[in-house]
Amino acid sequence: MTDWTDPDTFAAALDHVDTREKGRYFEDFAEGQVIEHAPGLRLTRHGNDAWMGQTLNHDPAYWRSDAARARGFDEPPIHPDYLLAAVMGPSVEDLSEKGGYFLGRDAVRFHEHGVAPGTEPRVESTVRATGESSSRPEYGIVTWETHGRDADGDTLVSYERTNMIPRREPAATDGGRSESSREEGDGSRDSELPETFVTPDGGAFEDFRRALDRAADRDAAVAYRHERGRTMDELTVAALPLATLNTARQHHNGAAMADSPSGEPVAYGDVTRSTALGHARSDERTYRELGFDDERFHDFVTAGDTVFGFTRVLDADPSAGPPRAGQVTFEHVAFTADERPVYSGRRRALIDREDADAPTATDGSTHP
Ligand SMILES: CC(C)(COP(=O)(O)OP(=O)(O)OC[C@H]1O[C@@H](n2cnc3c(N)ncnc32)[C@H](O)[C@@H]1OP(=O)(O)O)[C@@H](O)C(=O)NCCC(=O)NCCSC(=O)C[C@H](O)C(=O)O
Repeated sequence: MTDWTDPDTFAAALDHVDTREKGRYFEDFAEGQVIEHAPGLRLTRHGNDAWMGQTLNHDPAYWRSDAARARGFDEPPIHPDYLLAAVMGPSVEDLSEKGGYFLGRDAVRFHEHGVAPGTEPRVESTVRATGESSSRPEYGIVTWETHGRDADGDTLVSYERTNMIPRREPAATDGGRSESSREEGDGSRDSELPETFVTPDGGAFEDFRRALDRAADRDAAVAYRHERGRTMDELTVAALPLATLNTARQHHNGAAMADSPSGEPVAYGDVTRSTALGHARSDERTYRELGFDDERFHDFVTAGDTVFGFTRVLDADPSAGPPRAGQVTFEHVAFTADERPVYSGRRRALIDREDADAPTATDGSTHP
């Protein structure tokens, strides 16, 4: 009788059998195609707190009732970064599990500002664009528009995401940047930078407005780095994406990644991003997140890399927002200890004014 677990016999069996594949190749996507993803997560406080804790988004409004009420919420809601990751996670099996990097995201919009624990989002994506990659023939580039909706069908969050996706032919590899492109640079690192860098005195709306005023009409920018760093570990690389049902092999399958340019699992883009945003938010008085545009993932992050945050303040609009807050537009960059930018994105957020200290839900906010 055949002993199937004899190592030689088993190796021969592996050579001969088909693999029950997961995920889709580039050729499987067509513009306009609508994909309803399998029911995803129930948003829980536990999942929310784990994501927030590990990414240093230590904002008590999302876990303490007194802090939540002071921010105009009835109860601590789900944090926007966790909501976004929990909506993207269930889409991965259908869209990007095959591998290929998460290149960027645009038009991230939070349609609800107080999403309650217990919400069970339904996630649907529409293929918006498919294209060849001229530099990497083994991949195509696909853009999807994704909506996470509540039980009434109301959109909680929506965005457009772009990934490199392996083509069925030639055989897929993981992609990755060439060594030569990593080493580029002519030594004139600061030639195009402004002469002066202004740092806000604090984290209130007026601090950002005054800093922009100080930088106006001269060769200056409001730009600064945040001190905190977070070294990526098993928990952030594999556990957080898996906890949002993100099945992308890049984050947890060391055997598949051994053959890739990184040679090992890479951090999920949303963990890297959320970590840098956590650093930035610790230096501001965030009231509400409104949206993100032009998000790009420039290079991969692996376990042992430390993620830092850098912020540029682009605009501070006192007229957009409720009486207690003004709208600030930031550009955030996540970077590693060896000063590699790994993420960048433009963010609009409502930032509390200096006197917004004891607000209630009836503060006149148009942003619930
Ligand atoms: C992916 C990279 C290795 C590619 O680097 P490089 O070879 O230097 O090329 P480019 O960065 O110029 O981009 C290649 C082509 O892709 C197009 N592109 C790039 N960004 C976008 C975008 N936002 N929208 C549309 N098209 C885009 C370029 O124009 C190029 O096109 P072409 O010239 O025709 O070939 C490198 O970028 C890299 O390492 N990035 C980091 C990726 C990463 O680490 N992402 C996060 C981790 S993976 C992840 O989170 C997966 C996630 O779970 C999921 O499931 O999605």
